[in-house]
Amino acid sequence: TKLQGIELRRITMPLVAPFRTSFGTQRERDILLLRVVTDDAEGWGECVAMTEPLYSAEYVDAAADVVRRFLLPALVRRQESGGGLTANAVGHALAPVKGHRMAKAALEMAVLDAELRALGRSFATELGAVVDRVPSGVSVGIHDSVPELLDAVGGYLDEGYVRIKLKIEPGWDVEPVRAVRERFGDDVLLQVDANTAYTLADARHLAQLDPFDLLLIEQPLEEEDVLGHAQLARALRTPVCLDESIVSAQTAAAAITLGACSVINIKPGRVGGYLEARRIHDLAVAHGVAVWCGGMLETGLGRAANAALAALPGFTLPGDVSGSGRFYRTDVTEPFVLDDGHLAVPTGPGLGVAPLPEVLDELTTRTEWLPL
Ligand SMILES: CSCC[C@@H](NC(=O)CCC(=O)O)C(=O)O
Ligand SMILES: [Mg+2]
Repeated sequence: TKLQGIELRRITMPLVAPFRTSFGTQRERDILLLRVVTDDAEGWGECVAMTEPLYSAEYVDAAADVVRRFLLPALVRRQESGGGLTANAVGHALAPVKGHRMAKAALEMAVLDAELRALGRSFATELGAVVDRVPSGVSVGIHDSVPELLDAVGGYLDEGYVRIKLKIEPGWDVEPVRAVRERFGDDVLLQVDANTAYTLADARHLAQLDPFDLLLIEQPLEEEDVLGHAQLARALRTPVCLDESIVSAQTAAAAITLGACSVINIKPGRVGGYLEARRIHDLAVAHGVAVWCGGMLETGLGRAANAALAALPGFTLPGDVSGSGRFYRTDVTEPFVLDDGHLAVPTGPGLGVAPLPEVLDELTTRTEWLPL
């Protein structure tokens, strides 16, 4: 299919409540959306990069810049050399550009959406979904006090979330976990996410989490410390899960081989797209490593694609694929709503969802049309 042009659209979405992690507190999301227009259809991509480079090196202004100055010209060159622009081709065309995986993922997602809409095929079918609904876990931020945390957790359990993930950091880890176990019991599926806040020197401290039967501890050490995670994994009973460290199938293979993780949080934006995400899924399944779908506070666009990915057979742990209402009062698409602790996997062509025009226009802070 021939690409006619791409719209870069920035939207600002207020969060229903501040979301605090070990690297900061978010009160709103400044999101870059890409709308790809081809001869046959249009497709939407969502870039998960945040305003500041605090989760990883990417940030939304840089993503918009790299799309404009490097990724789009690469697609133009590919198109002019006669290469058809399928989503599979996008990854190859963009490979010479180093890094910027979240920007690349958004572009591939938009091309894939357009391609699949033209084919009348859903993301779920394309990726290999085996179920039509996926269990919803929820990520709970750091709170000012344990009582406030317990209220939040109680509310999410009442809503039907099947798994609780607590953000932790030094000074907010063992006590909140103990309090949740004491209040809600041992049967609640419970895990923690440190977002790289600890060092290997904290190993003995983190071993204090072992008695609480956590599903996993997510990314305790810094992104590049794969060997440190392997050493830490030998010191803990709680399974180590990696998030920030896993940026590709190649790094996933290395982390698994080195024993740095026994579970992987797959985020399509972090790894460069849904096709690479599926490669990591396939690799993990081959090694007997469980995977689950992580979240980056996506709108209903990214949420739709994540639900499709989470429906693949290796996604055996509940993901951070929450309802739209976990973060947003008004989603840019029809809201995703929990039904008995699960989200329905969209079945329509492509993403199966699209922005609601009036909502999109209300949330838009900037729009820019780049012709090819
Ligand atoms: C602002 S925190 C974004 C990254 C974080 N994501 C979540 O905690 C889940 C957020 C969501 O449900 O979208 C993670 O490290 O896993
Ligand atoms: Mg994480």
